[in-house]
Amino acid sequence: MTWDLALSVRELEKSFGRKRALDGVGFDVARGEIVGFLGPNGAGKTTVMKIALGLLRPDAGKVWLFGKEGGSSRRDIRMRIGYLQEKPPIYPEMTARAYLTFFAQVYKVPDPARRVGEVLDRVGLNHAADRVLAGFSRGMQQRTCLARVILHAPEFLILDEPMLGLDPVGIAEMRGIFRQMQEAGATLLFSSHQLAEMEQISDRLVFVSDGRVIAEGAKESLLPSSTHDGALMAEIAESAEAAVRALGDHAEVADVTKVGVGRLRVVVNPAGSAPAISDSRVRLSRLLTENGFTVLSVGNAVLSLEDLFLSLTQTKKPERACDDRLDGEPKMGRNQWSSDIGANAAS
Ligand SMILES: Nc1ncnc2c1ncn2[C@@H]1O[C@H](COP(=O)(O)OP(=O)(O)OP(=O)(O)O)[C@@H](O)[C@H]1O
Repeated sequence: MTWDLALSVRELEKSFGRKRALDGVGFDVARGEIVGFLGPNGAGKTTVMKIALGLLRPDAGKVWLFGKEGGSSRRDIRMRIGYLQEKPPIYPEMTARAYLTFFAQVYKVPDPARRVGEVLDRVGLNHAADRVLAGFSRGMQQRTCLARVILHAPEFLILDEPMLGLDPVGIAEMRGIFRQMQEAGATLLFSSHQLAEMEQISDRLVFVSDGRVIAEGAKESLLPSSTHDGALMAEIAESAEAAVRALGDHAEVADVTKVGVGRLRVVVNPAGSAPAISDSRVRLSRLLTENGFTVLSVGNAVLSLEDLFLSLTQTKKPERACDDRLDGEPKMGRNQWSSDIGANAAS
């Protein structure tokens, strides 16, 4: 393993009783990159993170941290990592400054008052430093937890669902903080169900499902534009399976696949020499309507992370939030691809 890698895991296996949580997981995180760790609920993301940090022992497999095998058992290496757990503890009666000062003392951070000021500044909370955490929004609480995680100036941040429960403003703030940290030289591995955000922030993506890595790579290679083949995306009110059946053998359709609930990717055959309608979007809309479907939108296909996620996990859509999400936002990202007939391709 090289020193250019912050983390490498190979052939990780872990079972909890009869539940096989990890079944041979392996991937790398290079220094300085932001890696999005993605997968449905129960895929094994938290288990991998805990094993990487030495909080859990794998049944089999190996972990390298900064090129050192078994690095998680070494305090000097652990000190180079910051870990934000999925539901971090918060002490509501404390001010942000008191909370961070407490942890700075626990971690024996030199000059705690100065460092607390620095991390509050880094997460944009200086103005609220002396307010109690109970009065903080969810986003401000999450930023406080992130400030705690970076108190000891770690080089590598492992963040388990840092966007959990954040509204769009909170997510945008978190994204800005991630970028600043990367610019300051940090490496980030983070899990999230906010697919649209993940697509924007991550340099590379690692998909896990059922304890295995099912896809990995730079987002450009995982999310190629599919507009070049003339594919269209259609959203209908009815089931996508029924539309696939109806259009599958149609002479005007070269290819049709389901990419989500009520969502289809369709390649329409080129129009004849004197076509009555040349716009393939209009032709697809007409075809769907003639076959009894209610067309909600038709646009040029640009694969989104959500589409990729759904196709890789065989449309096993992640559950909606049922835990501590305050604003009730779904775990899935927003629909990114559809555009109305006549509009330009979705970006
Ligand atoms: N301590 C445990 N005891 C028993 N089963 C566990 C334990 N920890 C994890 N599991 C199981 O292992 C599997 C992987 O869990 P893990 O928390 O790693 O998934 P995840 O991808 O982080 O999920 P989520 O996105 O919901 O947080 C799940 O089936 C989970 O129920």
